[in-house]
Amino acid sequence: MDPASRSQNLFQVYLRLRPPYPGAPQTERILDVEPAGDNLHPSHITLNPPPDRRRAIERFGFTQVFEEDAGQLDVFHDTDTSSLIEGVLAPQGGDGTDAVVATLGVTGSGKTHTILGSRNQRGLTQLAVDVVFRSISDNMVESAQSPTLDSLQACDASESTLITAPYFLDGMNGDAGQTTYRGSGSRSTTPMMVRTQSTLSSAKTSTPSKVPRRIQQMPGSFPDQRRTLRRNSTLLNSLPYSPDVSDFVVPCDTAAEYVVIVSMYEVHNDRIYDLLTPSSQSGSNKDYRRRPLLFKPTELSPDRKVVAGLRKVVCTDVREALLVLEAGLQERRVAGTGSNSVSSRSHGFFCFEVKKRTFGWKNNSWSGSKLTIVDLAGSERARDAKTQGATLVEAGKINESLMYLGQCLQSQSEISAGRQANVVPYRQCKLTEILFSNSFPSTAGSYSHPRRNPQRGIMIVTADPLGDFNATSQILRYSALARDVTVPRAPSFTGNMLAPSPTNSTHHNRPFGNAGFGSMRSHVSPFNATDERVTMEIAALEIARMSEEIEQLRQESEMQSEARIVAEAHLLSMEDRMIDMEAAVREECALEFEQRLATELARFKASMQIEKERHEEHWDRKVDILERGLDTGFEEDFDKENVLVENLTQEVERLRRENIILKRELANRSPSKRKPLEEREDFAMPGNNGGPSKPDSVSSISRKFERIKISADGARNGPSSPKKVRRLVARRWDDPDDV
Ligand SMILES: Nc1ncnc2c1ncn2[C@@H]1O[C@H](COP(=O)(O)OP(=O)(O)OP(=O)(O)O)[C@@H](O)[C@H]1O
Repeated sequence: MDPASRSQNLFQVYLRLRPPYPGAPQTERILDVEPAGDNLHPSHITLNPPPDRRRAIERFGFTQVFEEDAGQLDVFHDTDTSSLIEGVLAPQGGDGTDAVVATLGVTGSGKTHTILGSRNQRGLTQLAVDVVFRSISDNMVESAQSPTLDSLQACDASESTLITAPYFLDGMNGDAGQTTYRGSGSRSTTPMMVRTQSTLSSAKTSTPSKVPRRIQQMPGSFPDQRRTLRRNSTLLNSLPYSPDVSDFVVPCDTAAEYVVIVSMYEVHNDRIYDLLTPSSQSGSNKDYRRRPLLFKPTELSPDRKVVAGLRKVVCTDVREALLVLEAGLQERRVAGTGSNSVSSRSHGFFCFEVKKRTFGWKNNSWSGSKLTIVDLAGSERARDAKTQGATLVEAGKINESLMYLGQCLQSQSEISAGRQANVVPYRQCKLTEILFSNSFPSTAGSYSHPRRNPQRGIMIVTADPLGDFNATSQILRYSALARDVTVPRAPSFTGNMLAPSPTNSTHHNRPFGNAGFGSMRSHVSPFNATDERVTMEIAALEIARMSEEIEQLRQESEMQSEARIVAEAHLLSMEDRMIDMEAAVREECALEFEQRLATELARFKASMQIEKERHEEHWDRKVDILERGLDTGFEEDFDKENVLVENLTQEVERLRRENIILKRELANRSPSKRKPLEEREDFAMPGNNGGPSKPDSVSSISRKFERIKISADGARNGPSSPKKVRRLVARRWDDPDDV
């Protein structure tokens, strides 16, 4: 690729060919690498269709092609990953430039091997992380604890939770009382964690970069970094440390202090899940669940979308970063398929944010850039992978997202060839949104949100030269930076006329020059040789065009039938899911109903009891009041009666005294004096004998007294009040007839 077109591409696209599987059957190669020519490295391959197919021979161009014998270090150096790291560290000052390294390919073609390595080789991720930490080791921040952590948290634009690596790792081991990670459960171990004896010996000879001198531990409740590393030494020793990059550093900003923040997430079925947040176990189906996250602009990042709400781990040592990486990889979804025993079922994103601020400026906010390494899930054919159920549905989603990615990559090569406006359709799915949204300069530019550089991207396409022709050609078609189609092997009727040279080619819409038609051996007479040659050329072109069309149609129909299989599987799994969900909802409803019923019943009983008690209390109070009322009334009546009796007694006493006085008066009367009362006629009362009866005032008074007594008794028993009785008595005594 020429440097001009290199700089125009959003992603530099490299092709890496994997070596054959040990013991793989000897099959025909489907592609050949063209010799390097003037370039230092080969950059083109030719895809040869199987001999039984009448198909065009395709030629693809990449930034560089890595052949089967290329090692991890070759890929690391030749893809210029170190310059991406330099861009992230920003040695000249400023924020730096984000970088993305991704792999793309058919399942089993070596993507994970390239990105994460294997049991005895490190991948690009470990190499890049090692180089980052080595390069900034002298400028590493003194402490990643508070208040550094607080200042980092304040500058984080993605609404994340920041924790230190010792805290995270101790939590992972169950120390900090957090949810523990599952380790190997339903998911398999990472390639690096499967340990062999050879790895042990190589680990001893090669060690990771030394602990930065500036690290200090905070006293108190913060876990100790050295203790954490000691605890994880077994795991650390089991990691491969080859290839070694200990003599390799890139320049950094010497005026700045640095810290590295690690975050990891996966895109599964077009949803984003944090890999550093332990998943919770759902009660019903014992499945592990995590909350999907949003990819959105935030308050501190209004012009760029970010994955919001991740858990991020602040690391000051490469060993911490590697342990965090291992922990996150344990959470990633992998499954065994017919094509790969440990197949990635999600697109894995491993992010290393390198934060920096000027030395000594403690109040200065952190800035920096991010290195993102992406291990994409592989495209696969349902038939070959022999997947079914949920795995088949996953495969459908993976293929769909890779198809969108292919469209984006195709449009980038169209743009760089000047055939298309600068529009990349990257908003079609989460994968392309995350991969491409930072590829363009940010629109906003203010003091608080300065304009950011577009990211730099590297796409490493992996392919198996002995693998499936259709799947490989599909991936190569949409990922290659350039493509050329040559005329197929001559069909029968022109076969003997056309030259067998494979250089016969037709123009195609991709940027390779027109190779033109090769010479033809003529079997026709010299008179009409030119006409016939032209006819033959047209026929050959037509045949080439038609065979390509047929091939395209065939591929389309294959894709359609695959899509149908996937859709059917999806439907079936959806039906199953719906049944499961319905059962779960029913169960939940019944449980909730029972719980509510029990609560209501308890509440009803309690309120009944309260009501009963209140009722009893009410009656008790009523009885009390009645009793008290009765007691009070009787006493009152009794008092009044006493007063009345006393009054009457006094009255009787007075009358008696009067009577005695009157009698005494009568006894002492002289004849000249008035006659005693009983002798006086005017005082005489009619008697029983017809004569005047003897006046008997005493007996009359006694009678009256009796009457009063009776009336007093009546007053006590009857409704009339004692007052009334008294008044009545007084009135009677006032009556002149009674006196
Ligand atoms: N360049 C290579 N050198 C040695 N071994 C390799 C290479 N590439 C791949 N392999 C081996 O091939 C196997 C499958 O590779 P890998 O898991 O990387 O495939 P993949 O493309 O990631 O597949 P999937 O998309 O299904 O996850 C692994 O055992 C890996 O170690």
